[in-house]
Amino acid sequence: MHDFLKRLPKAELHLHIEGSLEPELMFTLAERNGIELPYASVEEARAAYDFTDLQSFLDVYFQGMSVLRTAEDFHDLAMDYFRRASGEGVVHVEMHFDPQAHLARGVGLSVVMEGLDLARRHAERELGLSSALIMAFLRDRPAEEAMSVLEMAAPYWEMLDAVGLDSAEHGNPPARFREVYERARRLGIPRVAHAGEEGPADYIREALDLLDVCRIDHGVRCLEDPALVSRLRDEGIVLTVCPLSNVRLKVVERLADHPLPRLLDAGLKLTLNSDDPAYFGGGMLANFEACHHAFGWDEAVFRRLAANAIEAAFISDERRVALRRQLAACH
Ligand SMILES: Nc1ncnc2[nH]cnc12
Ligand SMILES: [Zn+2]
Repeated sequence: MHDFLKRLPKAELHLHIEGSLEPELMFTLAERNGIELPYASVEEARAAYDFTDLQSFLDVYFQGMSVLRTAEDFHDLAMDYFRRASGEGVVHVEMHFDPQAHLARGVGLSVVMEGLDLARRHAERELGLSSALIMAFLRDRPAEEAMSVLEMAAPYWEMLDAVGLDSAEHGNPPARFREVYERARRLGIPRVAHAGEEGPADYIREALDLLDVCRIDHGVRCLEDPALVSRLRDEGIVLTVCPLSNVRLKVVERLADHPLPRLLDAGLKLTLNSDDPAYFGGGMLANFEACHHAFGWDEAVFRRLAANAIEAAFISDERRVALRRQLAACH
């Protein structure tokens, strides 16, 4: 099964590029930029990745990204991930990035965009890996700030495949971002949002009704609302589920308790993703393998999940046809 899961052409729809920063690169960039880290070694950093909930992770995640200062840093960050992902059979990556977290440290949007754009081209050329860019708003910051970031991004609107909503979910309902998402809609930018990770099923409903999203990131708590589950199924809304993330952030205690099998039985369109692979114990292949061990899924299930991701990806018709062919040829 390991070889099959590795060969399977996997499209990753839910990845925070800042969450792909491995401790080794964190130390390299800290040295390059003369930044002091709160860890004495790579091992000490890894040992600190012991989270009790989403907020305890976010504190470490925002601290880690402090080493990212230049366009070269963002390029190196993304290329480091793209190489690793490509080695695991990932053929397409949709990366969220958090401009507000960088702006707050005095790192401009142009720095982030230049570095990530360069890495995307480099990966396309060197690895044959396609990618998409999702500009995320921090939901625990004011909606006015998100709106000003969206306006600031005007020179880059054409480069954005979607906008997203992430960070601390509790007490930060999607409704607060209605106007920002309406602005993105009028600009013709597709929309996704994290909802129902730690927050209630109602947030998923709000994201659909008020933010007009085409995908829900996480969404695992939808099971608490059977009417919502029916709606997600009938409307074919894709959930980008992140199994190892949910375990590490204590959304579930053990993977064996994860609602994935029930979500699948409910007929929902699911995809498997890594979220923040450097912090949660592995990338796409580790997530696929963990699901095989926890749920005993066969090749047909993984093939269906991989197909869902290809169908829901922000890619050209031509690229989608090529990836469908790659999947059909994979045995
Ligand atoms: N799992 C997650 N949930 C919300 N915000 C995030 N930012 C990075 N990872 C996240
Ligand atoms: Zn996420």
